[in-house]
Amino acid sequence: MSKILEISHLNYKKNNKQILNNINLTLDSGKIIGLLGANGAGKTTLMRLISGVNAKNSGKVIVSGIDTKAGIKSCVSMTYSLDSLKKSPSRISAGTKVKNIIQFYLDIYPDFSFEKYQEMAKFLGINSDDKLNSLSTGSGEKLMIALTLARQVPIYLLDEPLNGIDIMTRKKIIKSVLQWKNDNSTIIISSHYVKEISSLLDEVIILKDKQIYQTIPVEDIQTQYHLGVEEYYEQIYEGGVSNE
Ligand SMILES: Nc1ncnc2c1ncn2[C@@H]1O[C@H](COP(=O)(O)OP(=O)(O)OP(=O)(O)O)[C@@H](O)[C@H]1O
Repeated sequence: MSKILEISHLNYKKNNKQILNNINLTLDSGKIIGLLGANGAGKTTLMRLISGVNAKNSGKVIVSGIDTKAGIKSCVSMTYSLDSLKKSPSRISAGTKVKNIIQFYLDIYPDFSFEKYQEMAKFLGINSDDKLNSLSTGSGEKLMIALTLARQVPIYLLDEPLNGIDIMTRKKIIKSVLQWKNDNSTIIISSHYVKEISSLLDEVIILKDKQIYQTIPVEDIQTQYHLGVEEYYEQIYEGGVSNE
């Protein structure tokens, strides 16, 4: 199994505040990994550092053997919030439709598969004639998931893809992640719906106190601790399980 991600001694500060401290992480390709942590633990920040959107203060990030910013951008597909797209006035006007955003992705990402997007859009019920400004939170989230997963890259970063989404739609999104994952691609998914995503996961990364507290296979959580992912995670935050 090849290494998809190698992070060493990664540090990140914002406005003189240490957000992440000495992150070290190595991941094999082909897995679905849950990135768990309380509000403000640094999940979004870590994803933005991996994708190259945020510039690190020090340390190394190597994705699929590549460590240049441009190279990393071409092998990482990360979900952006629909709001961040809407705040981009050069791209979005009152009349901008879903199909215009699809075209935008086709224009900027040579790896974007229109076929794959169409399959997912059909499954998730996304209408390409809908106006972006009229999409509900859930429809916007479904669109962002389909756009993100339609790129053909080695690693996908799904940041809170279930936030503000009803239960039926959450189930559909989880199903679509499983259905459209290539065997050799890697998905890192952050979510506070730990129980719901746990069926997807091969491995869990727990962020706590600005650091990676632990990286553990789900199988080990079950066999060593006889717990589900959610119970294990809660116990760590409550101080009941040691990572020694
Ligand atoms: N632009 C910023 N300026 C200063 N601090 C920031 C900025 N963005 C994030 N932070 C801080 O960085 C820390 C990590 O934030 P981040 O959004 O990465 O956490 P998270 O784990 O994704 O949280 P959540 O689960 O609430 O989405 C928080 O303490 C947050 O206040």
